[in-house]
Amino acid sequence: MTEQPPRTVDPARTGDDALEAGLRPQTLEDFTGQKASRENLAIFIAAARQRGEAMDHVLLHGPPGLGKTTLAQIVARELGVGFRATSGPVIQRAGDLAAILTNLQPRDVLFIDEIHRLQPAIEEVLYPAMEDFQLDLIIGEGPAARSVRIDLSPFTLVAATTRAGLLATPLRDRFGIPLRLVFYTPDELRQIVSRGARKLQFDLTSDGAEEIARRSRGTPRIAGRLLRRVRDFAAVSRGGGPVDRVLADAALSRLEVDALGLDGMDRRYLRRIAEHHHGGPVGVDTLAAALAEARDTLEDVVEPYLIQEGLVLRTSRGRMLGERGWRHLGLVPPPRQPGQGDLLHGGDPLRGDGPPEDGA
Ligand SMILES: Nc1ncnc2c1ncn2[C@@H]1O[C@H](COP(=O)(O)OP(=O)(O)OP(=O)(O)O)[C@@H](O)[C@H]1O
Ligand SMILES: [Mg+2]
Repeated sequence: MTEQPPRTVDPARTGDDALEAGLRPQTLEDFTGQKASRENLAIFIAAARQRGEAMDHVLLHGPPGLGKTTLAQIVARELGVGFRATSGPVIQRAGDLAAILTNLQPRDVLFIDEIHRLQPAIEEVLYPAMEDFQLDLIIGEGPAARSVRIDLSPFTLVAATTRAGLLATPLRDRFGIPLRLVFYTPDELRQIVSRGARKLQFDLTSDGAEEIARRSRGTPRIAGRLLRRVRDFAAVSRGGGPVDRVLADAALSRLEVDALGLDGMDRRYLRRIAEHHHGGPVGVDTLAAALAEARDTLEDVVEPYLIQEGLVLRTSRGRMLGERGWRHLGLVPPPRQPGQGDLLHGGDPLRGDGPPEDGA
């Protein structure tokens, strides 16, 4: 696989996003958007505090950069408890998880990122821990092996995943509070961008903020990144004064982020379907190979926004270019073939649980 250059509109975390910590909202009140999730959390947090008990386990799912890690931290802060973070691929042995669990204080939040990458054997350890706050460990080997049961402090597991569809049902069922994060509206992103600009002490007009918001792929992480790029551009391209829409547009066009927030990678993806597959359907594996990208990256990072915007359709036989996709490329969609209508009932793009594909 060839090395791809870093993408400005990559919703996944990249190197310079270390700077994003400063823009992270710290309280539920400060957290813009995700109204349904926010309101639910506020109720469950208040109830847990009132009872003085550990809150029920929370599963946060949705595409990268929408605020899963941010919300997990906010939950701990609002509960007034400790926060311990780890991730699925980091936990290699049952003993690693046991060490983390036995060190939790009563009511603490344990955050497990990328929970879909937890090994099945470790998942088994998690089940009794989540359900009964108990740990069943096997000590020793062979005939001398014995099982010991350890009581844990009641805790709240907050888990995050970009792929809820990959979770085993028994694991998914153990979360009392499943929350699905959705792409942000342009108006929510405008508020996030304006707030970020104020924090960075960067003079941005409201139409400048709107321009950045519109091109952020519904994703706060990208909004923060574009905001920093526009600020850099403004710093070198002119002396003072507020940054408005014209300047923001110039900066973003220079970065090859187009009017919909799509970059070169997105456009290559769309063009591939149009030019090599007459608009599809084409299997995701074929696309991944042609674009020299991992299939997971296409499914987790590139496609969700294109699907949500109707640029791409996810069908039972593969990906198809949507009407908006054709128009965005400046091409005319071919007339619909008879019988094609039944292709257009893709799965829910945010859950990754659409109909199976042949992958051809
Ligand atoms: N509601 C929000 N308001 C303002 N900024 C936000 C909001 N949600 C997320 N952000 C910003 O976006 C950045 C990315 O958020 P976060 O790291 O929580 O995403 P994530 O869903 O955990 O992503 P990943 O799946 O890659 O782990 C944060 O640093 C924060 O600055
Ligand atoms: Mg995260």
